[in-house]
Amino acid sequence: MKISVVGTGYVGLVTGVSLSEIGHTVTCIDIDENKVNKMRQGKSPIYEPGLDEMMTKNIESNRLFFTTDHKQGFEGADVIYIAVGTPEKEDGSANLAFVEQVAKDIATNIKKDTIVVTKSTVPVGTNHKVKQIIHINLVNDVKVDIVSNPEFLKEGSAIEDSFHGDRIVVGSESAQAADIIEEINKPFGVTVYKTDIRSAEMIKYASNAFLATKISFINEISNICERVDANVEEVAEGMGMDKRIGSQFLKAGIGYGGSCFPKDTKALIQIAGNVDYEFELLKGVVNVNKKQQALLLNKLNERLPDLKGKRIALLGLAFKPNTDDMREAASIVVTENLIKAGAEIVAFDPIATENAKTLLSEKVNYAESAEEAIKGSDAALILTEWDEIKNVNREVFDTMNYPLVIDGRNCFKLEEMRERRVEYHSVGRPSINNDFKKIYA
Ligand SMILES: NC(=O)c1ccc[n+]([C@@H]2O[C@H](COP(=O)([O-])OP(=O)(O)OC[C@H]3O[C@@H](n4cnc5c(N)ncnc54)[C@H](O)[C@@H]3O)[C@@H](O)[C@H]2O)c1
Ligand SMILES: O=c1ccn([C@@H]2O[C@H](COP(=O)(O)OP(=O)(O)O[C@H]3O[C@H](CO)[C@@H](O)[C@H](O)[C@H]3O)[C@@H](O)[C@H]2O)c(=O)[nH]1
Repeated sequence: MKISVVGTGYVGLVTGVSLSEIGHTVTCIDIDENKVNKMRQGKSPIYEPGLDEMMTKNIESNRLFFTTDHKQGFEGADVIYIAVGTPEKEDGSANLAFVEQVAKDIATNIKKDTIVVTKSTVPVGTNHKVKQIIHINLVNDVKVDIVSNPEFLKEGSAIEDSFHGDRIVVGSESAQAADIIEEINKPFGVTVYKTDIRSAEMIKYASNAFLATKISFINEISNICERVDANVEEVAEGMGMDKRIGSQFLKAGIGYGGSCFPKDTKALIQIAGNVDYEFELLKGVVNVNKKQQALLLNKLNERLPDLKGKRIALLGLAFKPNTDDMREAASIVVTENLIKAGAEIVAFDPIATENAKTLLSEKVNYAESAEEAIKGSDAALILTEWDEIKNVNREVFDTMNYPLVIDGRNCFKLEEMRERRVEYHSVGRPSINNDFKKIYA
């Protein structure tokens, strides 16, 4: 099949590269010239394990092309995937301007019957709007079928998820178009679930909202665990053994971030609000997450009420490990507050530093390693569970000005930290080395 993919972000590029890997001829289109130039040279503009290698291989096999020109990119395409961003607007609803622009570009450029597939996460009813926009602006006499095909990949394991996902959702009014999309995806060997367009659109939001709910739920449980001296990790493990609950997405921490959960939960609240339905549960999930992001700051504040001139090591800046994505990362809120309180920040992230520099205050200093950031600090805050942070040389805690470690991702075993000369606070687990705390006070 000849396929075009519009938008080469985390979703578009991974989709394009994966479809070329299973034998399709794919042209990826992006309006960002810098990105396109990079990709033509086989360099991915985003960090995603395994992506560069797969990209280079398929460029060399003449199955993968990049362009900034929509007309050229749509030439001869049987199927066009829309994978542009749908960021949050000020009121929490999804901004559909990029999707609508692509719909217009499709209408004015296609010269043959085409299936238009929406991969972007879009509110219920958007695919019908896309269909309308295309029909109003269509220049040539061609047939266009619309398919909703939401994406479920996770950043940091996007390639793995594309080839081993749990399901591929295909929503369409045309059984023939749905069959073609199923056929295109067959080599992935992933179960295809066919439904109507509106249900497909809703499956995406409902899935993200449910996962976000699991996270806020375990975070609330973790807050109670701290107050009753229970250990949230053992609680989550015991809960997860019940197959009806499942063990995934029960990791307590400093809340969810990233480009999807924060915006998609708010968008679903808006989608419900538009039909006069108050999604109370999801509003609670969002509020709990906001509170949870302040957890580290509260714990730090309890121990060091005056942060003026204090050197704080920030370990991990990306919203999760194995990505360079900083969108809605807890590090943004934490940094702003620390700077406001007069602290001196030395941050470390193995991959996201370049992106962080464009987002965080100029006052933030960056270290080349976790050890370098920790050395000489008055406290270390762990925000992302990168391997480089989990495997930090433990001896470095001895070089801190005061060995206060506040771990927002439960990176270290309590037994191990009990043996160290360190005051250690984590999430939903008992704090340790309080004797040491007395000595310092
Ligand atoms: N990031 C994820 O993990 C993920 C996973 C599942 C679904 N989604 C959804 O997929 C969509 C894309 O997300 P993303 O994170 O890949 O976005 P992104 O912001 O990383 O990338 C979007 C890309 O689209 C390009 N673009 C914008 N307008 C264009 C146009 N008219 N023509 C060509 N290119 C254009 C931008 O330059 C950018 O490179 C969103 O709706 C998101 O909610 C994201
Ligand atoms: O048990 C957990 C699991 C995750 N998180 C946090 O939740 C956020 C999101 O993590 P994750 O879901 O792994 O990453 P995303 O790349 O944002 O992927 C989510 O959002 C995508 C965009 O819609 C969907 O496609 C994916 O299915 C969905 O998992 C991160 O801040 C994690 O630290 C937790 O705090 N505890």
